[in-house]
Amino acid sequence: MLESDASQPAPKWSNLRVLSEFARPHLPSLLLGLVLALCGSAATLATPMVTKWVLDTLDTGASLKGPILTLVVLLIVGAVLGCAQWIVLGTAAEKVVFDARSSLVRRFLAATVPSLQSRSVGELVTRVTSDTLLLREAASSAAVNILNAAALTIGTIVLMGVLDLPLLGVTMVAIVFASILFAVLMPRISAAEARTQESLGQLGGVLEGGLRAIRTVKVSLAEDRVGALVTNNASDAKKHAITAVRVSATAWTVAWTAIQGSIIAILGFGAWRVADGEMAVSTLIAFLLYAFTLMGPVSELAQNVTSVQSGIAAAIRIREMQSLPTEQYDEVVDVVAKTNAAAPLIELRDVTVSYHGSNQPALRDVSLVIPTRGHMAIVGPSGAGKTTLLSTVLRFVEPRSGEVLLHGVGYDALDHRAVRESLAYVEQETPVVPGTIRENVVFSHPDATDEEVQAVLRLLRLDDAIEALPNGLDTALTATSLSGGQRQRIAMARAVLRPSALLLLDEATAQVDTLTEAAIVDAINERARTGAVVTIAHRLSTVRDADWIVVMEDGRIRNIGNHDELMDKDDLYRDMVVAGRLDQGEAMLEDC
Ligand SMILES: Nc1ncnc2c1ncn2[C@@H]1O[C@H](COP(=O)(O)OP(=O)(O)OP(=O)(O)O)[C@@H](O)[C@H]1O
Repeated sequence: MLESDASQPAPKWSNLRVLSEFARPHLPSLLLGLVLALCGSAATLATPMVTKWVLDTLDTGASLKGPILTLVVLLIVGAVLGCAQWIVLGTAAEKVVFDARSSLVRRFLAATVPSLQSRSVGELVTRVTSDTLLLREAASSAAVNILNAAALTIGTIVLMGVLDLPLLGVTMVAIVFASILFAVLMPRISAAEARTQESLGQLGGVLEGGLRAIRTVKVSLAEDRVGALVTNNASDAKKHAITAVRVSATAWTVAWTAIQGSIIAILGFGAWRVADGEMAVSTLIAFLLYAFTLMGPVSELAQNVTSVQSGIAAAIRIREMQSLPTEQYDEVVDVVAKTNAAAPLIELRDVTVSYHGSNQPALRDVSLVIPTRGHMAIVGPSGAGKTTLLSTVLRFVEPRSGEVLLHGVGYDALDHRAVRESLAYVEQETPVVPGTIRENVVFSHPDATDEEVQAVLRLLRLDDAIEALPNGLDTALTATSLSGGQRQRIAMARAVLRPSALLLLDEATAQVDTLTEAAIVDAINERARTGAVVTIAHRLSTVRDADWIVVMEDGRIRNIGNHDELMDKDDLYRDMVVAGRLDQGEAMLEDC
């Protein structure tokens, strides 16, 4: 990774278009900011001329009231315009960041599951929190500042020329020198900053993974190794940031010294011309004021060019995320109107599924009917395609060929939400969402009544344990405050509470406490009486009473039948049961 980072080129100016797309919605504010900035610059440009007017008035002995008053007006106007510009552009900058963040979050939540799973969560988070910050100035005030600084530089040079051409010649030497220096060094600075940002993204990914698996990390005595991986990225970020600091420090020091040197040269050469009577003192003073003024726009140009270059790199990374493929949410589909009541709940017809980058299909020509009522258990060795089958029904993955139908309507004719309206799902990891126990349980059905919640908690035998908590259902729930079994039962309660035609359950493991096992079996049986339940089963207790057991192997369905039928006719099933792969209890084997 280090090597690829090191070879990463500086962001290309041709990608400015990507950055400008973030600025486009805020064009009116940016134009207002530009007008305010240009008016402020006009006030700045007028000030040395008015100062010369004050000095010339001193020579003539006329009243100083007019020029002094003009200076004060210029000061106030300049301050008001500067403040207004700051507010207008600052507001636009924050809006750019907000727009980018909210569009990224929307995109992530709408993206397909495989496209998200192919990236680390930490990297995705870094894009939202950190990269968007780099857009702040780059996609808002930078363009205005560059235009304004260019106008101020040109205006200052013109007025310097009006005052004294030979002195302008001396100044131009310093300006050209500083410009060449920045043109050479700026791309190196922004390339280093882009690499810093890349390393931060990688750091986020590694740190997130390490913290997520903190128990495994500790038990594996891997704190130092994980720490080293994270700090390698941090050190990489530091290395690139230090390069940026060193190059910046050198560029600025040399440029400032050149400009200061030119001021000394202007002073010396100007004083000589004043002594020769070729120039008035007031002209020299006005010229010097312009020379000092020039420092502002020159440094502004350099700073904003750097910020635009970092912004381009961030904009490209953000655009890449914004082009993640999304699920289909746009069509409003009336499933009921399309439904064929006689059709099965779900039907797979010759479905083949392949994962990106894998040449072996995970499902091969699978045909299966899931009726509207009853319990279907799916069993098979690891890698047989059980999870892929569930993912296909849930529409997390799309078949390469074949068709999936809901009540006789092809998935292609339905949007993803319309499909999932009919489904409830308990995933293997049984995740806890942020919030209280109540929020976790009603997550899949926010309109559930208290009675419904209590009933489902009783069914999953969670009622007593939750009642014993100080705040009952309103106790904040964190992953660590729950036992594994309770977590599984909460996830099950969440799915059972949701009114759905089909409950899909990916059983975590065969190892679960007896209370959880009994509660889950009861919940499955209860639901199977009125609706459809499909489980990926690892426990004989789940499988044995299923109405249909689907035996999968190598992406195909080998056999379908009940427990007794399969014990008779399917070697693989019998082997799985006899070898205890569907359970650990010897007692269970003897039972069957
Ligand atoms: N995201 C993925 N990318 C590439 N290949 C995958 C992906 N997920 C699964 N596979 C492959 O697809 C095949 C079927 O995997 P699947 O997870 O569906 O099997 P499974 O029967 O659920 O296995 P297990 O019981 O171990 O969970 C396997 O060969 C697996 O390596």
